[in-house]
Amino acid sequence: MESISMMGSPKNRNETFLPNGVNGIKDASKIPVGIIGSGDFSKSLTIRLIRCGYHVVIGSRNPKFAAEFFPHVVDVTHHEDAVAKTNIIFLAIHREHYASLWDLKHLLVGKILVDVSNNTRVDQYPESNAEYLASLFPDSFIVKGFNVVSAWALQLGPKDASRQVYICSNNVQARHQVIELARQLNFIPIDLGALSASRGIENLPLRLFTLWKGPVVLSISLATFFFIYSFIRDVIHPYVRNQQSDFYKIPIEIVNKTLPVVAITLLSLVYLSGLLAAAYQLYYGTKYRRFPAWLESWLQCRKQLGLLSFFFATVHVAYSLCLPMRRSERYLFLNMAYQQVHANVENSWNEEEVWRIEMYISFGIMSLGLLSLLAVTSIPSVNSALNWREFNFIQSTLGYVALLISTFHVLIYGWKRAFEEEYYRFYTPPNFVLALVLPCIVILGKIILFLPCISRKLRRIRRGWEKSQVMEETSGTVPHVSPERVTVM
Ligand SMILES: NC(=O)C1=CN([C@@H]2O[C@H](COP(=O)(O)OP(=O)(O)OC[C@H]3O[C@@H](n4cnc5c(N)ncnc54)[C@H](OP(=O)(O)O)[C@@H]3O)[C@@H](O)[C@H]2O)C=CC1
Ligand SMILES: [Cu+2]
Repeated sequence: MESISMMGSPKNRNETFLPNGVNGIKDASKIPVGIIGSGDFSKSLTIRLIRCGYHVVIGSRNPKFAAEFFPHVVDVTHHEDAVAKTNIIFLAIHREHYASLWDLKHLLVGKILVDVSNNTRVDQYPESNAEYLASLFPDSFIVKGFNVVSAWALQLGPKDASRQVYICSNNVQARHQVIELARQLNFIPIDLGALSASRGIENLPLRLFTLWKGPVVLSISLATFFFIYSFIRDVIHPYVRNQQSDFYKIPIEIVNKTLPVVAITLLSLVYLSGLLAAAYQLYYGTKYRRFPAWLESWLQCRKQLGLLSFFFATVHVAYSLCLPMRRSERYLFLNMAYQQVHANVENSWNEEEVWRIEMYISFGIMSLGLLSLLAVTSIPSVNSALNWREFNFIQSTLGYVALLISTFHVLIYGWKRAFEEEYYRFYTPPNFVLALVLPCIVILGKIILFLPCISRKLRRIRRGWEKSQVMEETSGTVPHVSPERVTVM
């Protein structure tokens, strides 16, 4: 067979795959690694392998042409030659082309074939690509892995790119060899056991913000609803009633009325799920009973809800800070000053109003400060530096304090307007009430959980003291973690 750049055959071929050994790869420099295919993934993997001291043998349909794209130290050769020279072989080709390797079947006996392929849709085929490969080559050791890293990430190097790779295989030794190889390439291998896990591994890269979808859709729906509501109330209503044109309010005022309501509603929802979980445990007297699916998914996306709430609160603060910069504000201010002069009023100081706004701003800043703290501690590197009690204190206790302060912020702002201005009386409910009622329900719920008799019972349940009695009642149910142990934000 023709070979463009020969590195020579491995001297110790048996060192590469030791079917009876469990020690894995000891000396990378002695091991040639094969790659079938010369596309993007193959090129990037080759660079990573060379950097880590491996010999790489590329198997291509057209080695002469492919050799141009690889460093000269790489052995670019025909499929048969590459397979003969190596014992660990990455298949960097698409699933549709696996069958084209059928003629190499006899050469692949006893070799490790690493399936790195991905699909374009979740559960695209009845069986996973790795299982399909195993059915084609039953005498080879099929290992699934490396599909979650992109060619781009492979080239970037371990510092800049994501490092986890999921690996599974029915053959324990083959799996351990590939796990060791992944480690040598500076990845963090995660052993997922048998090849049946490959379907899940193949679906992983196709996930698109799974945990974010619900919270994002909810935020957009809430924002749309409150925006339309505020638009009708503050722009359309005055226009219809008094022919007053307030359309200038749309870009800033109306948006800025929508943002805080969404922020506080989302923050309330973060804690409402925990309260419902506690109520569920109290009702059934156990933590060893699965939550209903909707509650489980709600608990899982608390972090996303919290971060979205933080986002809306931050944008609300930026908008609020910019309110005095507007031209409209300047004209309104001048008009007011003129009217005051006209009415011969020397001092318009209103002590009550001054206090109201000072408190309103102060509560707003404090709640943003606390929300920032919650957001920062939800970053994995910060979060892992805290022990469970510290994390719980920040996410739960300080989180409730943030909710309480934000509620005061809304209350101080909205109360006066809601009951003083004439048309507010008729149109107040949705946004003011929702921004207030939901947080109040959550805070009240937390206070109820603090009542000695209830908190004692909940503590007993969560420590599993009521386990034996409950296990009898709920035989067959799966133990479940306490909702307090799920990240809050
Ligand atoms: N690109 C990426 O970021 C990632 C890719 N993957 C997976 O890696 C695999 C390769 O992807 P990628 O490198 O992007 O794909 P490319 O299309 O860039 O390369 C595929 C290679 O397959 C070979 N090939 C093409 N047609 C046939 C055929 N009919 N028979 C045999 N071999 C053929 C070719 O090599 P030659 O001409 O030398 O024979 C070609 O270079 C895929 O399964 C993909 O899902 C996984 C994770 C990330
Ligand atoms: Cu505000």
